[in-house]
Amino acid sequence: MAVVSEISSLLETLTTSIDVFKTELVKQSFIEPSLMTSRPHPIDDPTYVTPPIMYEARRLAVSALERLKLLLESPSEAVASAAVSVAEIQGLRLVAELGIHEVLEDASNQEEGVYIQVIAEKTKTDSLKLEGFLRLLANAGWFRETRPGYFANNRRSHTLKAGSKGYYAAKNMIYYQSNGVGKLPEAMTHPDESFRMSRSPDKTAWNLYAGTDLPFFGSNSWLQQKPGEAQKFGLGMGGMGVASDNGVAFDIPWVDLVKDKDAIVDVGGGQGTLCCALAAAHPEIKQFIVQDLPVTREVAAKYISSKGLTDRVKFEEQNFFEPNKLKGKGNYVFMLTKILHDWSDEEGAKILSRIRECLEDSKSQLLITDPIIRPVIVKGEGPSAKESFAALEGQPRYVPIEPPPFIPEDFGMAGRIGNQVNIGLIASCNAFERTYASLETMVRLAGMRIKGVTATRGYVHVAEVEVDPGV
Ligand SMILES: C[S@@+](CC[C@H](N)C(=O)[O-])C[C@H]1O[C@@H](n2cnc3c(N)ncnc32)[C@H](O)[C@@H]1O
Repeated sequence: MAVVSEISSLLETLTTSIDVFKTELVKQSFIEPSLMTSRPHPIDDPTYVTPPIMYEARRLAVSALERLKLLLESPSEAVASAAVSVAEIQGLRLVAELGIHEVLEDASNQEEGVYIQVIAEKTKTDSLKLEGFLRLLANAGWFRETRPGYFANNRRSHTLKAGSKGYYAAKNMIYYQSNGVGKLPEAMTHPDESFRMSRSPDKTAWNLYAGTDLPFFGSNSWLQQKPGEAQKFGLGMGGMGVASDNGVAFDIPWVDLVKDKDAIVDVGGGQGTLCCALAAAHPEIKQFIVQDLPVTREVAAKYISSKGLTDRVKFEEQNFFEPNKLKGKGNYVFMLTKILHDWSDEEGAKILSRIRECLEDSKSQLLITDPIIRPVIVKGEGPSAKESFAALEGQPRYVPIEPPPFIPEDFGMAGRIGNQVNIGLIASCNAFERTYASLETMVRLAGMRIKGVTATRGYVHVAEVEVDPGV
């Protein structure tokens, strides 16, 4: 058998996908993106919806690039860089907190940027320390250094615009993720075996970090008890929607789904980011209900009103372990988005059972939105990128392609966010993202079954779950 060069195969995948990507740019009359300017590119606008074939071309190109990087870089340099990579993550949180994006937007010449002394004065920080962070972040692609000591915005830094989803992901989610995950090695090697092996939500890395016996989530939890934390976490969670809301909004046939329903109900919907994204994407859908704990009401009301959607998106207090207020009161599309992954199979089944009660004897439906974790298997065979893109031509709906040779089953970055969130879940609540098999186990416990799973142009899947008549 002929020996296949991994580098050549990946390079072919890369050039094929870049060609498709560039063709799509031309079709949509966009110029090529550039790393040499402070101007945002239209495809980076959060409201821009990437056409299915272009999304897939980008996903594949990035995956091929990552694999090529792994083949080419020195493993020794990689481990040294990984050992100190926390600096980039904390740097992102810092620049979001300091509002560096806004300082750079105020530059008289945005292409030139702002001198570090001026940035430091405006943000009341030490200029040498801040310069260290901005230079590191410029090196990692988050800003540009246009001449020594001058920093300017670029494509990535625009995602940190104050008040945007990306801003809250960087500012708030990094706080929870890094503090919890930072304690995970200690929790997983804890001298007390009953703590080390515990799957209980009150014996977690977060409990070690926060010095609390309360679980992170729930109606009597650290988030609920500590003033301001539920709001801060809600904004951070909403922020993570930057990498999933568009896919959920445009890859599910919402308008068809609501035809014979009274509303879309987002159970545990937090501040209402997803409902607002759906409302903006589908003006013909008139009624959305965000259900969550009372402490979330204020932040949800503020967010919904900031989007001008108070007439269509309502907040309703609902503990999802208790009978649902909407039971027997109509037909709904219920959603559980990034909820079940916070809970064990047994607790998850209790949440599902409450919605099952609403599904029985009605036209209501239930959609579960979470990443579905896949193994990171890489095979040396598979359809070529060319064959896969040819099959996608003219396809209006998003259908993920099969991985070409040497591309991991989960396509690297797209699968990585789910795996990263998984570690955050282990740290904060001893819970896990699910595989298809473990999702099925929990759903069965609730007397339900998976009807189908839709992949989206984002890091989550949407599974429709129905009452199992055989149970
Ligand atoms: C991981 S967040 C997900 C929020 C939102 N669905 C999203 O995708 O951004 C979990 C949500 O569950 C809510 N929650 C936790 N326990 C709850 C309970 N017992 N009843 C209702 N909501 C609850 C929290 O307030 C929080 O908004």
